[in-house]
Amino acid sequence: MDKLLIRGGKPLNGTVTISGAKNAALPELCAALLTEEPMVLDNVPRLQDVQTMIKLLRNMGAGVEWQGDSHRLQLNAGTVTSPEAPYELVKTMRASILALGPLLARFGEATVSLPGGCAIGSRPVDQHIKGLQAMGADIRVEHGYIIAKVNGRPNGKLQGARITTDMITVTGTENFLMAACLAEGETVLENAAQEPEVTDLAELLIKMGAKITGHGTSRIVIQGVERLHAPQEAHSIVPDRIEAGTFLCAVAAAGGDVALVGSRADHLDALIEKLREAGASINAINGQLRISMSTRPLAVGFRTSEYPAFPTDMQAQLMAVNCVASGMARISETIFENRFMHVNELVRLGAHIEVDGHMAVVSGVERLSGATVMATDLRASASLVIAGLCADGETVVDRIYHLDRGYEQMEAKLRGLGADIERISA
Ligand SMILES: CC(=O)N[C@H]1[C@@H](OP(=O)(O)OP(=O)(O)OC[C@H]2O[C@@H](n3ccc(=O)[nH]c3=O)[C@H](O)[C@@H]2O)O[C@H](CO)[C@@H](O)[C@@H]1O
Ligand SMILES: C=C(OP(=O)(O)O)C(=O)O
Repeated sequence: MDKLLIRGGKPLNGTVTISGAKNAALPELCAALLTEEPMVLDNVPRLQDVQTMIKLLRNMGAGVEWQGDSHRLQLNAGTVTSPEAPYELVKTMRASILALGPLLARFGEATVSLPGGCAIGSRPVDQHIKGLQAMGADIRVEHGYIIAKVNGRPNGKLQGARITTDMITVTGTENFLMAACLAEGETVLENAAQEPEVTDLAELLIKMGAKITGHGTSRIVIQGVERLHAPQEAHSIVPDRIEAGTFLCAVAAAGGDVALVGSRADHLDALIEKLREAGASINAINGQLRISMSTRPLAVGFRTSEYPAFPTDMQAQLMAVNCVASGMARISETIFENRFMHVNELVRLGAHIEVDGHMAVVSGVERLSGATVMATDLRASASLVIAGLCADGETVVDRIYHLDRGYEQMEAKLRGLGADIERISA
């Protein structure tokens, strides 16, 4: 298992290029299942979850090829023969549930393994199942698999429905959006997720001939069409706001002056406001986001919630900033019930944090001290890297396969900014 070795204490300076968003790439690869025509996605991040999704699509019979070393991916789902997602391929990646909606819509049937449990919470998929049932699918869960079929409907087509989920669900909204494009009649999604990745997916689907309005709001309306086609030009995946946010937090904690190329400031409002409160100077000019931090950060409390509020996927990283801040911060996690797994590891680096249920209280210290720590999930790993960048001495972050799941070349990008960080391959 690979590890990262970080010698902390160096500020970050220079320019870093932000990759395409993992959480947009994953549904958009699945959207290719909705058409028989070959299509191209651009700005696809080369990270582990994307490779897993490619394996899954190939296992169904789809053709998926990178164009050389670029970030362009050619997809051809015209050759799909088996609408199935087996456990061996989905166990490391919850987003495999995103194959369910498009497979059902195009083939009238799908067998998708229940995604594996995850460190950050139990993460049930009951809402996905309930919504697709409302669209006319017969669904049973047997031997760990979701077995879905459209019975007794003309041409095996789903039917439009009005779906109001119990809570806002990002991948749930994406599954319904993709399924509804090829359903008969109108689907209305109430309580829909408004995350930029959902909007980007909707924009891709519209380029493929889908009739969608209201994306980016809590009410999305989809008129089903007979078939979808490839977009006329390659669709470029929206920049990863969570990767950008992770670099912003790294600079806020370690100090320095960094320009982020290819990031979208308008997708980061909640985080930028918090980092300004913490003392960072942040400006957006000509598609670049520039952060400069010359003092110790001030502690900033926050509460995670659905977009446009503060993202749960940035909670661990801003907690790491608070670990070295002056003052005390209260952090409330409202999306996942077990997303403080990084706390014990940050404490091993000398942080002062107390957890009570979904609330963590961080009392900042002047300096963290390097140690060996273990990554427990994707964003927890990122928070440990940030902490390591501003800790005294050497920090070793073990089990970074979690980090590789969702970040493209993180250590190389940080090294380019002057960090002393290297990968130790097992
Ligand atoms: C691939 C992807 O895009 N992942 C993101 C997506 O995950 P994901 O789409 O899995 O997260 P959801 O938005 O669905 O989860 C929100 C909450 O609803 C609950 N829930 C969800 C569905 C369901 O059927 N039943 C249920 O109880 C979840 O357990 C959680 O407590 O949104 C999360 C919340 O912004 C992010 O942290 C993830 O990075
Ligand atoms: C939790 C995350 O991803 P996933 O939903 O793929 O587990 C994340 O990106 O932080």
